[in-house]
Amino acid sequence: MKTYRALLLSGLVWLLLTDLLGLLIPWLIKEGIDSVQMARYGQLTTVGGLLAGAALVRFVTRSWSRYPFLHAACRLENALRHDLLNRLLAQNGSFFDRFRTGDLLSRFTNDINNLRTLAGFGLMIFVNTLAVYGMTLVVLLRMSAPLTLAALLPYPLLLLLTRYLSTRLQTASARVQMGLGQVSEALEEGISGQAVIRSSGLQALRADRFDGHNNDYLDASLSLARLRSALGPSMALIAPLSTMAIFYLGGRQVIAHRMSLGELVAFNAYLAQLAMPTLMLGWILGLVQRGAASAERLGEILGSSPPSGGQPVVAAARPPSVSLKNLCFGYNQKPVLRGLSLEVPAGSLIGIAGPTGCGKSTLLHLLAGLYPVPAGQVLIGGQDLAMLDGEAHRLRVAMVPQESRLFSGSVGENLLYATPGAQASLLKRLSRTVSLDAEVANFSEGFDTRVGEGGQALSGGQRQRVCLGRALGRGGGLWLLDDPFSHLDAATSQRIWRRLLRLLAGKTVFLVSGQASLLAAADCIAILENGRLQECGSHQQLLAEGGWYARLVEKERLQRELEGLA
Ligand SMILES: Nc1ncnc2c1ncn2[C@@H]1O[C@H](COP(=O)(O)OP(=O)(O)OP(=O)(O)O)[C@@H](O)[C@H]1O
Repeated sequence: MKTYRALLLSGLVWLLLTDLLGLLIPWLIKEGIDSVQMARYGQLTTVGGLLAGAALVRFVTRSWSRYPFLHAACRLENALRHDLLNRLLAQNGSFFDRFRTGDLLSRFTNDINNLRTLAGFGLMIFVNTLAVYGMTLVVLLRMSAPLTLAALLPYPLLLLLTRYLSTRLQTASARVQMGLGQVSEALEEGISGQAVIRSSGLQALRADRFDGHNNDYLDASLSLARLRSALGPSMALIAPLSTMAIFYLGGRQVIAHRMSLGELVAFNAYLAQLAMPTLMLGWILGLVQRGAASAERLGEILGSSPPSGGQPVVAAARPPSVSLKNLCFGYNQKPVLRGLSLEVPAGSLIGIAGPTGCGKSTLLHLLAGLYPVPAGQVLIGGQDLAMLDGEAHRLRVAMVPQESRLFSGSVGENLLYATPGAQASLLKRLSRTVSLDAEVANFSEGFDTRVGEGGQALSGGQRQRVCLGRALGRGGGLWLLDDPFSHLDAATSQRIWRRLLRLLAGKTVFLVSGQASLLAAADCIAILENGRLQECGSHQQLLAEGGWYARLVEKERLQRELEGLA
């Protein structure tokens, strides 16, 4: 908030002016009543005019005092979102393994919202309360110290009551937030998984589960509503105690002519000005607690040190060599790669295969710098990956992940996602390379066809080829292809792979695939099993060894023969 101090200062000036004008109004009421009692018609008109003028000016200054506070809070919210996203994107994979997506999203919405309310409305009300209390108390004490003390006696009670209610309000609203989170999560899962739910006849089960969350949310909302309903009337319960004291003590003074009737009414009006800020103070205390909890949750992300810095990448433009030295890695203490050693010369093509779950994707994720690697176990271009500047390293990596993730937008936008503003000729070239041109020509809006949420308007194979094209558009010296043809038929895979081989000649390429016909082109094929290197060699060498790879080749041959017979 320090960044916005000039803005806040201007808000403070207008706020103080508003509060000063607020002091004028009860005094004008007193003058009005005194004029009535003394039958001074002229003065009555002046007082009426002044009251109207003060109310008008106060309306203007009040609006001007609010905007700077709310403006600063909106800017804070905007800056927090920006910082939060940047910090998130700089994190490595283990960070994302720790947090659920729903939890991260709620930090972007609820927690930032809480901080914005505290920093904007909360700060304004807090400053206003201090100012109103300070100014009004001075006036009240000057009018009559004993009457002030008597009238203020119930106020600590009001503060305690609102404080008590707002603590319970806070717990209740946390329950509501949690309930809302569960309802949203169930809803999101129900909508995105609707095809699975309907095709498996799980509607009734899902509806039951949803009703459970929905009813919990209703319970939480009702208890919050009950508390909110009690907060306002608690004011009505205590305020009359003050009025009673004023009428009893002040009334006697008026009867004894030690105070005018106008002064008594003005006194009451000044006191009434304290009621709202007192009520708000209890609310602010709750807001501060909620804001502090949110700040802590945001701090977990903003304060977590992203893996930045490190040594600069040497000769980033050149395809690097890759050297794995007894690489060991696991998730949550569960080992996946167990002492993997491999030498991949710069500019060579290495095929990776092996049974499911043996650690192929994990290896590519490590090479892409998505997870921190142990020092000295992965050398890229002769440099220790653990010591490298992660951002600079990722710039030379072109990765096609196993899961084809598209972003909202058109086919063309997705193909050029990494190269915005590129020429239309690049778009055509990319789509031709990944054999997407004929299908795009058949789309009603060509490259402008929307891909839908996550790319659901495209087939699995089309999504995969858009991802491949996206990586090609971006380029890089180190290529990490994680089963990029798994949704394509053998002939299409071969056609695209042959084109890619020409384009990627001289680059360092890792290809994970379960198709021996694609792996055969590799300079070296590594077969992993249970996180260890089981076989390693060229196509011919591994065939001669008669191991896992040879069986894969044989299986494919038989499959082709059967297809031929069919
Ligand atoms: N983020 C993660 N958190 C915890 N465990 C994980 C995570 N990612 C992968 N694993 C586990 O690590 C092991 C290796 O997974 P990986 O995805 O690397 O295998 P893979 O060889 O690529 O498998 P597939 O051929 O089925 O794609 C598996 O047992 C998997 O359950």
